[in-house]
Amino acid sequence: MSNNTLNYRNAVILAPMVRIGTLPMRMLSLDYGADIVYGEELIDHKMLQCTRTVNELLGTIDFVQEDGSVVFRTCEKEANQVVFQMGGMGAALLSQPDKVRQILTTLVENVRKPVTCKIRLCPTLEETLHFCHLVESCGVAAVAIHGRRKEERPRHANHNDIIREIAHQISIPVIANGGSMDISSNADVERFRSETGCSSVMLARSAQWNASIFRKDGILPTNDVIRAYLKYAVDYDNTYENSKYCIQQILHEQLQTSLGFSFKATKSMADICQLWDMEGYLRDVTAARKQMETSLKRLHAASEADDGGRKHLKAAADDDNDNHVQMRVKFVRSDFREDKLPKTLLLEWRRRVRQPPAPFHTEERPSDRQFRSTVELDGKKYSSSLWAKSKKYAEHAAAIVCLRHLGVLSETVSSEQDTVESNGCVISTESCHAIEDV
Ligand SMILES: Cc1cc2nc3c(=O)[nH]c(=O)nc-3n(C[C@H](O)[C@H](O)[C@H](O)COP(=O)(O)O)c2cc1C
Repeated sequence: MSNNTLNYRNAVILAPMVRIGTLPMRMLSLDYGADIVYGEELIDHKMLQCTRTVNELLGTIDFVQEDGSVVFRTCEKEANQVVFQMGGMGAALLSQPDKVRQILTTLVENVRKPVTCKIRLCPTLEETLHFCHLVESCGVAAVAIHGRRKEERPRHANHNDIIREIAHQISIPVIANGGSMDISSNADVERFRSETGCSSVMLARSAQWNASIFRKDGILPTNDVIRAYLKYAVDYDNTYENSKYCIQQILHEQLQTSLGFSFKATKSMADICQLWDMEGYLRDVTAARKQMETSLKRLHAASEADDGGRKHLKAAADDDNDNHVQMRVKFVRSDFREDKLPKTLLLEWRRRVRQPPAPFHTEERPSDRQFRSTVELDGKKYSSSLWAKSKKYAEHAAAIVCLRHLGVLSETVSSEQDTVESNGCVISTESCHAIEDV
């Protein structure tokens, strides 16, 4: 299932792969040029045991089991390109067409996102065609075909001719899959596309070994790919075990080299990062995350424990209009670091959620040449009810109101705001001190 904006024609796609298709690999593949990325296959009842959680620290949405393990982690950046795969283990469903019809029809009728289906070949072309017509009749948006039969192994030749015939005969997009053994360059991807007669192709192993296969400008050395992968693994706090597994696949031909042996001996993310000179990056991200965790805890504690205080803030807010949030806030310069001024924090936040800078409007009071600013964000206006001595100070005060409002109300805001908050709340400890009602 995926977002409505997904287009399954003319796409190069990261295939679903257990353990490989976690967030860092998906992000990396998108960076290199993949149009669509599938997550690893997950089983429906496992998802049903999960709680959807906004992870403010990482800027992600997590589906978390009772024991705290994250089953699926996603983020705003991949929202329009990620596909969530629910699996039925192996190719078992190929011989149960009635069940397939039931599952697909139920999904298509009840899910607002387009539903796609990935299959292997049936024993004969006719049976495969029959199956594909059934899938098509259920209203799915596309069918991905791995051109091997159930009993055929990955080293066996892929039946590109059968995929071609099916793509010719059915009208929904057919996504060709199974070509990795012959794919090690962008030209090979194009050849696979033309041999199968499909406008879209899906890559598993060739992307697992080197995700830069998605690059139009040529494949990158594995060490570059590993560094880029590690960056995402650190950014999204991917587990050491999963990161090690993925890097092991990238290294596969180099596992018997001295680098490979050192890699196998690693026991932590820090060990892995050290091998690729990324220990400084890991240290910086960990420190920033700790700082942010403290900030978030303060914000939450302030809003939970001091509910009275919050009421006071709300009352103090001259908020006669739902779309205009006002607080008695004064910008105190000495409370902020030079590189973490309120306007900068707000700008960084907007950047992280891929939104344009929020516009400020400033008025001047002629009687005493004092200033008051309003910042507009997502249809809401934020301003201080106090006048300031300069335009800049007035803008910082408005930015503080905005940050304060979003931060303090983080646990009660709508899901849309949750997403914004989850993706960019970088409020330093300093700014939290300073965001005070005066
Ligand atoms: C490590 C690994 C994990 C896989 N996990 C899944 C999966 O979760 N769901 C699925 O439909 N296929 C899975 N597959 C199969 C691939 O999606 C793909 O159909 C197969 O590898 C053939 O494509 P290729 O030649 O590009 O590798 C997996 C393959 C590999 C190598």
